[in-house]
This record gives sequence, structure tokens and C-alpha cells, in this order.
Amino acid sequence: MKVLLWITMIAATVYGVINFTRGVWVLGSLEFAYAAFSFVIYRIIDSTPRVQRWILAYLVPLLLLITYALYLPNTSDTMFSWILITPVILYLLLGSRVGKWFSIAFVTINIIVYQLRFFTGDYTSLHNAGIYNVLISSITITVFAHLYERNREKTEARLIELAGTDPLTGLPNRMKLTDDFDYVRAQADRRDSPVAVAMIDLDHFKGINDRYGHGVGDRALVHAAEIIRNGTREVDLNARLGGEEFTLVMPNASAGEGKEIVDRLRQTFLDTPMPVGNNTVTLTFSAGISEYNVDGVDLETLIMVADRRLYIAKNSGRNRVEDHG
Ligand SMILES: Nc1nc2c(ncn2[C@@H]2O[C@H](COP(=O)(O)OP(=O)(O)OP(=O)(O)O)[C@@H](O)[C@H]2O)c(=O)[nH]1
Repeated sequence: MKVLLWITMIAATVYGVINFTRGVWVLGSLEFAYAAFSFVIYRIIDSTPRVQRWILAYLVPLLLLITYALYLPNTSDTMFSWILITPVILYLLLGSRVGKWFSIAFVTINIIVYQLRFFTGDYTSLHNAGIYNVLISSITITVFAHLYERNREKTEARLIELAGTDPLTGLPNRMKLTDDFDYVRAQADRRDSPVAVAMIDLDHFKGINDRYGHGVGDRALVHAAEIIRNGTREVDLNARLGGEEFTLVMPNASAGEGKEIVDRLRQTFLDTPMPVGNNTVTLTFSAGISEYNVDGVDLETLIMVADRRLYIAKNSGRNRVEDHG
């Protein structure tokens, strides 16, 4: 955006000087004013929380200025090059959804203006063939800008998804959990409702790796993740923090209610052994629970308190859930 603002400041000043020299006072003055306005945006764009509004404040006068310049009888027909480049700028700054409508409106209006100014009425003349070129190349550039931006947005969304996902289990990872927790916390504050946080750690997992190998250990983690995913509500957040540790964030649940939910999960683990060759392996876990606003307000503290209780559960014989201590 800042590069674009630099280019705008320089271009608007140069055009302002040219138009003043040619005696096109109104357009020249508007160009100087726009160069100054771009400088103001350049100074505040890094610090403003309303970037999108300032982008619109930058674009709308730009589009009007180009349209006005194209409409004036004493401007060059090479002004059409702005019809070509503008959709690219619109897609770049506004994204594919909003950029599409701005581009369609801008290109349509300016092709009509261009046609009104330069079309001579003779459909076969070489001069008018130039107008068809402007029309077709503007549409082509708009379509390509659209396809390019859509692909870029899809790739970006996929990368964000991958960055927030544990590749083994497909559960969200710590980064995604931290992001999503902000939303849960805001909801809880608004509704004055509790949130329980559970730390879940598989028992004697090293023994599974040692006895059956890492492949089976990995399958056990996937098995555990599936039980956790299927046994929790849509509103709950679950994540694999690393190793054989999972976290569950339960909106609208106190520590006591969270304990009941995690105890039901614990029972599901016992009822769902994992097949290994001709045998089955029953996984168990120990867990600790903490509660938002009671044990802490940020995720890090809530995880720390739940972790402390998890170790109480481990030291008390494992395969149990602890919400005190
Ligand atoms: N297969 C597999 N093993 C892992 C993975 N991440 C961590 N581990 C193993 O998990 C084991 C964790 O061992 P410990 O921390 O001693 O815990 P534990 O054996 O479950 O014992 P307790 O927690 O005290 O019940 C280690 O052997 C790690 O190598 C993974 O992604 N895949």
C-alpha cells in the first residue's frame, strides 16, 4: 500500500504540473489535492486501526479522478491505460469479493465514457478498432486479476489452516487454540458464563511406543484424538499441544461440569480399546481442570493450573480427573 501511495504522490504531482502548464486548471488542482491527500494517508496508514476505510478513502477519489480526466475533452486518449491497470489495484487492495464489484463498475463506466469521447460512429475504421482493443483488454485484465486473487486467497486460507493444524491427528495446535480462545473468552465475558479448561495426558504412553513401536504409538494418538473430537460438543475447542498432551476448552461449563464431561470421555476411552494386530490396547488418561475467572484469565495461566492438577491426578494413581489442588 505504501509503495502505491508513493507512486500516487509522484504521478499526481507530475500530472498536476503538466495540466497546469497546459491550462487545464481544475484537473491540475484536483491532482495536486490528491497528491497531498495521498501524503496524509501515507503518514497514518501504519498506525490507524481503520486501514480498510482509509483504503476506500484513497480509492474512491482516485476512481472519480480517472473517470473525470477521461471525460474531459482536452485529455489524451492514452488515458485508457488507467482503465487497464485499475482492476489490478482494486483486486490487490480490496480482495476478490469487493474488488470484483468495484472493478466491474469502474471498467463498465469508463468504457462507456471512453466510447462517448472517442468513438466516431464508423464501426470499421482503424481508429475505432482501438476502442474494441480497450474493451477486450480491460475485460481480460479484470478476469485475470479476479482469477489470480481468488487463487491467492484460497492458497492463503489453506496455509493458515495448515499452520494451525497438528499434522498427525488433524486437531488444532496450540497456535490455533490460542487464537480461538480469544473468541471464547469474549463470549464468556459478554454472557458472564464460565469456561472450563482441561489438560489431558495419556497414561504410560512411552510403554506403548516401547512395546509396539512408534507407528502404533502414532495410531494411538490418532485414536485418542478421534475419541476427544467425537466426544465433545461443537462449541468446545480441542487441540493437541504436543506429545501425548491434549487440551479441551469447554464454554458454558464450570470446573465441576468440565470434570463431568472429561470423566465421560475417560469412560469412552475405557469402552473403546484400540485394535493392535489380534489384540486390543486400552488407553487411559489423567486430566486436570481449571476454570476461567476462578483460576486465571489468560489461556497460559489456565493451562498451567490445569497442568498442576493433571500431575496430582497422575500421582494419585492415573486414569482420573482432578479439578482441585
Ligand atoms: N509415537 C509417538 N510418540 C510420541 C509422540 N510425541 C511424543 N511421544 C512419546 O510420548 C512419550 C511420553 O512419555 P512420558 O512423558 O514419559 O509419559 P508417559 O509414558 O505417558 O507417562 P505418564 O505421562 O507419566 O503416564 C515419549 O516416549 C515420547 O517419545 C508422537 O508424536 N508419536
